[in-house]
Amino acid sequence: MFLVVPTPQAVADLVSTLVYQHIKAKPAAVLGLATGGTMEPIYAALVAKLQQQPLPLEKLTTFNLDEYVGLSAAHPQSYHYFMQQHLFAPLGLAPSQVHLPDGNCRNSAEECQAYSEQIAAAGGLDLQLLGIGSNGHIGFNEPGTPFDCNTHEIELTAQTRQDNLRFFADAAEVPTHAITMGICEIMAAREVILVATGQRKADIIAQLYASGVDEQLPASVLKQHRNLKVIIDEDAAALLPTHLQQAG
Ligand SMILES: O=P(O)(O)OC[C@H]1O[C@](O)(CO)[C@@H](O)[C@@H]1O
Repeated sequence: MFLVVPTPQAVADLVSTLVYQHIKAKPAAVLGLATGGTMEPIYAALVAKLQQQPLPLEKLTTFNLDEYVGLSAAHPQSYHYFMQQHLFAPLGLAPSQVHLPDGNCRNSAEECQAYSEQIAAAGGLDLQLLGIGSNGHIGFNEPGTPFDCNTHEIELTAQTRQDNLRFFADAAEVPTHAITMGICEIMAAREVILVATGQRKADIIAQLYASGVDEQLPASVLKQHRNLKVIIDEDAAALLPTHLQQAG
């Protein structure tokens, strides 16, 4: 389950190759996408590959995991903005192909329901990319989130707001809530790749390795997934049992 490679760049090369091959094999794939610092080199590598060896992308559909409540798509820290900047614009994906929850919606319950229905109408997710929060969240499913939920609004933990403070000018600007795909939709993906890089993730990766399936560690639910890869660099692997710490 744990695949250790030497550096964040090696993670980016491997994960982008897997995504590239997936699109090549299935041009009408439905991709579940993540944001966050971990994904930036992965998207850069994927864009570079697709520029060197183009594939038809017109039939591709994407659904992102989450969006902050209260940020418009034009806000530089919104996940809409992140995706546009790092992937959608460089690949020339049309707005009709890409989906993120609307963090600025008037009625969050209706937005969540509609997002779930859109994922279902697309036939579910073929491949879901995931990062992991330092508290074990996937998407924004924070510790304690029931495993049996679809897209929903959630209050962010103090830990997550602290972790993401680095992207905002000050603490007051960090949103308190987000809309996130639920664990059910993530687990229904036909393939899942969870990625972690850097020392900052070593502790949660060690906890994930040792943990049983536990709602207090949301990523642990993935241990029940039939097609999961956890791809990490040596820094993120540093607190795993010694025989797993180095790239194979
Ligand atoms: O890659 P980062 O910035 O460490 O973030 C970890 C995870 O937490 C989030 O910020 C919240 O979903 C994700 O975007 C990311 O997968």
